Amino acid sequence: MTIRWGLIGAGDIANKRVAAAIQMDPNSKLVAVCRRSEPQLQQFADHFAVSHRFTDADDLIASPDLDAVYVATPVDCHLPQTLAAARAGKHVLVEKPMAVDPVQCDQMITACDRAGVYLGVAYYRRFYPVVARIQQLVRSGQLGRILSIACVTGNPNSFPADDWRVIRARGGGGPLMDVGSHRLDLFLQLLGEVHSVKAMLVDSPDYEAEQVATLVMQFTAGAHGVLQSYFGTVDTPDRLEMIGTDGRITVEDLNQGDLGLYTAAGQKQESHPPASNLHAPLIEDFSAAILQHRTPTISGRIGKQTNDLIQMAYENAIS
Ligand SMILES: NC(=O)C1=CN([C@@H]2O[C@H](COP(=O)(O)OP(=O)(O)OC[C@H]3O[C@@H](n4cnc5c(N)ncnc54)[C@H](OP(=O)(O)O)[C@@H]3O)[C@@H](O)[C@H]2O)C=CC1
Ligand SMILES: O=C1CO[C@H](CO)[C@@H](O)[C@@H]1O
Repeated sequence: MTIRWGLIGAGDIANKRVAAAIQMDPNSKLVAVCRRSEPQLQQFADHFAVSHRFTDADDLIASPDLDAVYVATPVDCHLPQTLAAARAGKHVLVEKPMAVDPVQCDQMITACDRAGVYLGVAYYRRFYPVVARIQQLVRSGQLGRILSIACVTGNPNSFPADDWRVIRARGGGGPLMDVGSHRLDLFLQLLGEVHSVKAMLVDSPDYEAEQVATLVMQFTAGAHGVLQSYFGTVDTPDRLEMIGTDGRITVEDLNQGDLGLYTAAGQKQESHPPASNLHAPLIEDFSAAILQHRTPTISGRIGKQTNDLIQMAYENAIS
């Protein structure tokens, strides 16, 4: 059986990776797409040779010949589109961050559970080989007791004030929600639960959301985490550093996968590049999960944990 996908949202990420990732997977077929702008819909559908075209998400969702829906719209659309898809009996894979707040995440999880459909969230970095290698180094004890993890990340764009990414009600926040969420998901994957978090925000002179968010947190297991995320600078670092009592890891660019390992035995450079289409392992896993009747690896419950952490950070933020 092939999983027949409908894609809601045909913007940046759908064009860059999602449509191609669905088309690359032998268990998946992209049969429908939706966006409200008719000319851009036709252009996208022609480019990816998608047969069913919709300008209204409810019409795509009602389509009988779909098994799963990929939600690649602005964050405030994730809740209503997930609820509608669940009601129609379609499995849902939703872009990150899962929703604008944890209450919405709970609504999505409950709706999908009740409808008996799977819910997944696009934290595809969980499939990076370099992340698996870090996890193995942590678990094997080679780094000793983990003391800290740190990430610095950004998006160079200076968004206009009416862009959904910088309107809190639409994006859920600023860079913390947008680029920060990916890295917090990684923190949770690698070091488990966080019990306290403090945040400092730098307000933007141009838009409602913060321009910089700096978080300091403590994991239940004892380590500290530091995340810095921002919008509107000249480059986009994607650096990770982890320090243990017996070793240290540095990944200069997570999307490249080059890892530096520093232990008493000396220094070592390793290369663990990701798939050429970063979304491909995510789609493969979700379609396989449906076919195997198992929960997808990055479930709605996993996706919500990052929203919980971000909510905690925003609630006690100083700016
Ligand atoms: N995983 C990753 O690495 C990345 C994830 N993302 C996430 O993907 C999602 C989309 O981001 P991105 O592609 O950059 O956003 P864009 O703004 O580029 O695209 C959004 C798309 O959604 C469509 N859309 C908006 N509202 C609706 C609606 N009500 N019904 C149907 N379609 C709608 C827009 O088309 P129209 O206006 O014509 O309807 C457009 O095609 C976000 O959650 C974002 O955080 C984004 C980039 C990278
Ligand atoms: O990682 C990412 C790359 O940049 C995009 C635009 O800011 C983000 O949405 C995405 O999460």
